[in-house]
Parts: sequence; C-alpha cells; structure tokens
Amino acid sequence: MPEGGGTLETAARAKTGPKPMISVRHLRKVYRIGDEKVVALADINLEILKGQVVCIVGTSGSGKSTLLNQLAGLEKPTRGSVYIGKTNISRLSENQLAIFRQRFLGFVFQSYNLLPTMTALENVSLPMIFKGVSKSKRNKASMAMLAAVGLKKRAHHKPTQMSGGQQQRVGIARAFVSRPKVVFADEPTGNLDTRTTIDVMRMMVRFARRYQQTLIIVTHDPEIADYADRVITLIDGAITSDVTHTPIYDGTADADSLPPESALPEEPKLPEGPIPTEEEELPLPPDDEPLILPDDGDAPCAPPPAPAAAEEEKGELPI
Ligand SMILES: Nc1ncnc2c1ncn2[C@@H]1O[C@H](COP(=O)(O)OP(=O)(O)OP(=O)(O)O)[C@@H](O)[C@H]1O
Repeated sequence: MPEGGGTLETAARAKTGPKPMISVRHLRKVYRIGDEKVVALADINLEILKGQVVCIVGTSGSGKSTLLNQLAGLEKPTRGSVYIGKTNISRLSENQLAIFRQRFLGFVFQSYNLLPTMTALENVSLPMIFKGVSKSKRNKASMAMLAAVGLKKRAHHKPTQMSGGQQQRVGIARAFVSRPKVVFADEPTGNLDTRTTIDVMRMMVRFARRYQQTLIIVTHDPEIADYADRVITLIDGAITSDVTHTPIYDGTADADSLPPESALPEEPKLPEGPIPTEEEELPLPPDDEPLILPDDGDAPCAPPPAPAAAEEEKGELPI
C-alpha cells in the first residue's frame, strides 16, 4: 500500500506519466482555542496527479476538511507548503489567493451555496463573469453545462424552485464550467438520498474525465470512495492509508456526451513560474492569529527549513 502516494509519485516522475497537480510537503495545521491546542494535521506529505479522482475519508474530526481547506488555499498552514502546479500557494497573499482560486479552482459544497436571487443559468455563469468571458459565450457555455446535468428546462428557475439534487447539479455545472484545474468537493452528497448521490457522483467523475481535471472529494461515506482512483484515509490528522484502485464508474465512455471544449471558455493555464509574492514572509490573516500557537515549532507560515529550501524558495516543484 503506497504511503503518501509513493508509487504514484514514482509514476509521476516517469516521462510519459501524468504530471503532479498538487504537491504537499510537511504540512502542519494547529488550532488553539484558549489554552487548548488541536493538531488538526500533523505532518502531511502528498502528491496528487493531474486528472486523478481522490477521496479523502476518515472519522469525524480526523482532519478531512482541514486538509481540503489547505489544498484549496482557504486557510494558511502553520508549517509546510502546498503547491498547485509550480505555485506555492502557502506563500501567496490573500489577494493573490483569491485570484488564484477564481482562475484555477472549482468548489462543490454540501449545502450547494447557490445565490438565491439568481436563476440556475445565472449561477452557472457567475465564475465566468470574473474571468471576463463575454455574455453570449457565458450563456452558451452555461446552457451547455445545464443540458449536460439534465437541467436545461430549469435554466430560468431559482434555487428555491429546485430540489436538493437539482441544486447540487447546478452547483456541479458551476464548479466545472470555467474548466478549473482542480475541483474540491466537501461532502457533496451529504444532504442527498442514495439515488441522487449516485447521479451526482457519476456526474462529477464524468466531467473530471472529460476535461482531465483533478477532483478531490471529502466524505464520511465509504461508498463514495468507490468512485475514486485513490482513497486517502486520515486518522487524528495523519495519513494512515493511501490506496489506489479501480473505480466502480470510469465515466470516460459517457464523457463524450458532455459539451465540447469549444463550447466552454478556454482552459486556464497555470503559471509557468512562481507567482511573485507581495511579502517575503506571509502574514497570517488577522482572524487566524489567535489560533496559532507561537510555541508550535516554526514561526507560522514560515517556509519549510533547508535542506530542500532552495527550490522551495523559488516556488518550484521538486521534479
Ligand atoms: N477553526 C477551527 N478552530 C479550532 N479547531 C478546529 C477548527 N477547525 C477544525 N478544528 C479541529 O481540527 C480537527 C479536525 O477538524 P476537521 O473539521 O478537519 O475534521 P473532519 O474530519 O473534517 O470532521 P467532520 O467529518 O466532522 O467534518 C478537529 O478536532 C476540529 O475540532
């Protein structure tokens, strides 16, 4: 059983193999509330490949959401780094992170998070507005995506006029429409029944296969893991198993029914080099400051120490 993606890492380094999309090194996250210290993530090392469908599983409190938040740059680490492509996102400022997320990442939420005043079409269009896509192209792409999730006739309905499963399908169309490099889904089926869960899982896998996107799903539900190429189990903030297997639904055959790439906005290109940071040392967001232990080893968010630091400083992947 490969620990920390060892086998995959080796495969990734083969010239013909898929490239690493996410690379995590010595990631640690500690929260403190009052006198209590919670080590949510101990020392995570991980490599996730382009196009991989990964499930992160574990019991309540094992650190799943914390890991997802770290991978998506939603929270700063206490120590260590997360690279997406060649960008060390742990070193980006909040503004840079917001732009990076908008351009390259997609999100599917347990509670759908659709804007209630907007129609399904407008909700799906939203990520493209931030990318400067023209209105006619946005409408065309959103309609194509709504058709792909079986909701063409609901395009002008608002979230309150749709079932939970339908809302989640809109959420999936919204997450994938601007062709993000990685889509993160935190308990995407947590509020859905069994039949809808299957539909939603198959849909997400199909999109990920069609557009070669990396899909990372956090779940309590062991059956969701059956859809993944790889299942990572956390216990008490540490990876205790990291297994690759053949998913029950491949999605590739059905992927041909999805919109052609020409119907969607152009695929965004990850930066070739490191994004210049505004600060040499990342300041923590003010809200996090009271939660970080000053005595937890390194200064919060300081880059990992040498020996491999030279490359880290440049923000490059160790490949
Ligand atoms: N903002 C926070 N402040 C303090 N402690 C936190 C915070 N977020 C998470 N924790 C703690 O970190 C640990 C991991 O939490 P996390 O939410 O990542 O677990 P989880 O596996 O996603 O759990 P669940 O399945 O219940 O959502 C828990 O002990 C939790 O109480």
